[in-house]
Amino acid sequence: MKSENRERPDRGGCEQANCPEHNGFTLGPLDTGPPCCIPEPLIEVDDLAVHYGNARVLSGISLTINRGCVTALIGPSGCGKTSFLSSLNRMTDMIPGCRVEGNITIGGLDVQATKDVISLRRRVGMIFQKPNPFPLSIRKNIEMPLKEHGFRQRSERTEIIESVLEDVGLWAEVKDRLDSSALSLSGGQQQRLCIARALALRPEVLLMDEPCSALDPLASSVVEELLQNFRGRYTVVIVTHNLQQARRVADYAAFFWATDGTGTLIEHGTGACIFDKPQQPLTVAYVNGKAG
Ligand SMILES: Nc1ncnc2c1ncn2[C@@H]1O[C@H](COP(=O)(O)OP(=O)(O)OP(=O)(O)O)[C@@H](O)[C@H]1O
Repeated sequence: MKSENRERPDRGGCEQANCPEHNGFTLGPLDTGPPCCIPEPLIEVDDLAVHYGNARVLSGISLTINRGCVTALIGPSGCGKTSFLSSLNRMTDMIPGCRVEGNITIGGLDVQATKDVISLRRRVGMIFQKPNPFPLSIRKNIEMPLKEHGFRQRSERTEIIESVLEDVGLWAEVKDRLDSSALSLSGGQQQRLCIARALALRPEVLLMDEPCSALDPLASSVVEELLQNFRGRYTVVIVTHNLQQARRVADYAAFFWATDGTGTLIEHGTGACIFDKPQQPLTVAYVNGKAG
């Protein structure tokens, strides 16, 4: 699969802008090198704008996000990364006064037009900065959404609970205490439980809003490891302020910047291009810690 992928380069910013080193298109985190996911568009964002009341906080965002890859959204505080992320599964609907313009399609589904937001959010799960388990048992944290989504057979639910806890590396740690409160877990374990809860509904896309920022370095590295394992199975869009983390995990990166309160997309491309060979002076300054 690897050499095939190299023949199907992404058409994002960097490749088009003569990044000769990457014309061979090495996908994958910088430090591990090998290609790891198929550059095939899943999410298409066209001319997106987000307003809160009269304030336009994002404008003219057009971006393609590839299936099965990790895309990191980077940029200084307030440039609209979370607003962008939230518009992908219509979490913006829940914010009074928020208005989204432009087009977003996910696997052909018109996100703005769909009336079935519950299915959309099942397909596009979200993980927040602060772990937010329900104040219920570890088991019920996963079982409850399954029941809500019509998984009637207990045996099936039990199987899914075990498999997603395995997927996030929690099974061995919690299998003997599934009926204990989720709040008795450490912060890192709680975050992995939240990821397992999202995975239980078999999403295609995982939106992660600074999922490691409330975790200690060890717990963060466990979540990062999960991201490596998700590659090819889920399409991950992650907001992170940690540029080292973005370098490690990102197949693609998109750099946002706000001018006069309105965020725009300055540049996007493979992680390798954005971090090693950025084309735009602002990106160069930001990734080198000289701006933002
Ligand atoms: N609910 C809201 N109501 C009004 N303004 C908001 C709301 N949420 C965000 N904003 C504003 O929108 C702009 C973009 O915010 P957003 O959280 O999307 O940026 P960000 O890049 O994710 O920031 P950070 O990195 O600090 O989380 C900011 O000016 C912010 O103050």
